Amino acid sequence: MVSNSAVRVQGLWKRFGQQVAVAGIDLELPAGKFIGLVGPNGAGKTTTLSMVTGLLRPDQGTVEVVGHDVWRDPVAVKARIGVLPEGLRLFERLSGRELLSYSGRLRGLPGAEVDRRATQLLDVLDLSGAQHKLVVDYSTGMRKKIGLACALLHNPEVLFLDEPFEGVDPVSAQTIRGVLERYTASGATVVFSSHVMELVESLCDWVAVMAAGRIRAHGTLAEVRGQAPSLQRAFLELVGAQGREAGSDLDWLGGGTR
Ligand SMILES: Nc1ncnc2c1ncn2[C@@H]1O[C@H](COP(=O)(O)OP(=O)(O)OP(=O)(O)O)[C@@H](O)[C@H]1O
Repeated sequence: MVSNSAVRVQGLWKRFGQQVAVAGIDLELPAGKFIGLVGPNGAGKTTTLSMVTGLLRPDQGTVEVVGHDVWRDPVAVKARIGVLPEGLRLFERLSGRELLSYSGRLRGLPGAEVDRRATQLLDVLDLSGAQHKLVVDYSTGMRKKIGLACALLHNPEVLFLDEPFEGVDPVSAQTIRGVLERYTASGATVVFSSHVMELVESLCDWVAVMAAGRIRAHGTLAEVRGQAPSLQRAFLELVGAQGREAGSDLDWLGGGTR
């Protein structure tokens, strides 16, 4: 179904004024894997995912997704990917089912097939009871799930998810996780960004660590973890945060004068 690399990034740069968000990264993400892009706040994860999915034009560099150049061949790429972006914007005055129907028709799927897939996705994601409710009335977790359903509806080869578990309760997280595991078991690729190391460690077979706009490490989970007892410890060492005593300068906090 896919070539050996799901994503190939070369010399990718993005600056916002003086701020360098992505500083010339090269990265090859293997196909058929559950891939975690991890990094501290402001590392450049969202900027990278936005450039990889054709939402933000790079200053420099190239991106190929399943063998197609994102900026020279955007239609081919967009047909093959699903995206759950950060700060997901949805059509608030549509119901969940209407949103799925709209997404499916926009993708060129026949109406009956859209209905069939939408019914199954709503059921698996535990949204059947809320399918006729307007999206504006959905909770944070429900919004993530309907966004995920829209991103999956056309059965993409690669799925990009920016912080898919943020604001999601453990039950919904387990549901999302089950859907994603089933999806990757079929040979598809998931690329998702997160700060939650335990989650990445338990879900991903491949990890890229970003800090200050650069890739600090990438490879299988075992390769990135190295000799460290956990991914969390390896991550703290890679981003240079280990040994810093949190709050040691806040001598007024919790004591002294109020
Ligand atoms: N539109 C923008 N205008 C100006 N600066 C931006 C813009 N988008 C991102 N940045 C800056 O680029 C850097 C990388 O931001 P980015 O959102 O990609 O990081 P991130 O790793 O996704 O962070 P977080 O985990 O906090 O979401 C940050 O310093 C951020 O302030």
